[in-house]
Amino acid sequence: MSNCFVMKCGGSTLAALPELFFDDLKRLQAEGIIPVIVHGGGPAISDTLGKLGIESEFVNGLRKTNEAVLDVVEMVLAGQINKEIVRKIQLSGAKALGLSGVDGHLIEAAPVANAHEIGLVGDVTQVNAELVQGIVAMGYIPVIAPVGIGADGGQRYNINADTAAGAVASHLGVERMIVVTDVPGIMKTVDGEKRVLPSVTVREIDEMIASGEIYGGMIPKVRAAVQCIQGKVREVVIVNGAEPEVLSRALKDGGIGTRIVKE
Ligand SMILES: Nc1ncnc2c1ncn2[C@@H]1O[C@H](COP(=O)(O)OP(=O)(O)O)[C@@H](O)[C@H]1O
Ligand SMILES: CC(=O)N[C@@H](CCC(=O)OP(=O)(O)O)C(=O)O
Repeated sequence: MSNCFVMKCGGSTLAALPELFFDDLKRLQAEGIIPVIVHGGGPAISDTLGKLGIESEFVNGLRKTNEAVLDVVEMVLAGQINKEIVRKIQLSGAKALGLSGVDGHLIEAAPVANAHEIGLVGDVTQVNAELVQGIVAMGYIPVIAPVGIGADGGQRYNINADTAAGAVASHLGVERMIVVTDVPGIMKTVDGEKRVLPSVTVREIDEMIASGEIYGGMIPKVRAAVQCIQGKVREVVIVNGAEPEVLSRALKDGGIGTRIVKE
């Protein structure tokens, strides 16, 4: 899948993505550079859970999930958010096909190690790369909601979208993953001034997590990045979706966002 890259789109940015972002996506597709999109939607899930009076909490950045929470996660991610993204891509003139990890066993998952603590949260065990390749070959941008399914098809799992995107990138063997979020990259305070780091290594990431300079929602992103660059993925770039032509620049010119590289 040398013409593909994986793009993770965070829930914090989805609503704010400008039309220009989708124009950029369409231009890339026209050039034969195809994104495989994995999206989040954490804030929308929390919003709907709140409206329904269902309590939920996060443990180390992962949502504690039972069947009632999972119903809402699947409804919001695979229904509302997935179709919203597909509609926006189609309006820009490009072709998109939305599905969740359940469809065609696209993302198979198993319970996380601390399932006794956080419930029906999954780790990815397998990705149906053939299905993704088929969708791309038909000219569609795959748009994937991170709900996983057990290998026996019986159980659904809630998967953090950064984790799901990293696993999809690894299993597809793409060279790049681009993480689109609401900050211009990984920031660090240098001489009392907050700066975006142009690139970071795995060692620097470990140090920044230990010192608390990387925290909260950035942690699953960098952990997913570190995991997928152990394999075929060459680099992961974290960028702000509100910047103009962010995808083209991240893929072609560089000089934008933070690149996470092997060493
Ligand atoms: N070192 C850092 N540099 C930039 N952002 C950071 C850093 N550490 C933590 N963050 C936080 O991570 C957030 C992005 O994660 P999150 O809100 O989960 O985004 P998304 O919805 O895109 O997954 C930023 O808005 C910021 O608050
Ligand atoms: C297990 C877990 O935490 N799943 C996430 C899935 C959505 C997600 O990751 O969305 P963002 O990318 O917007 O954070 C959740 O329930 O919120």
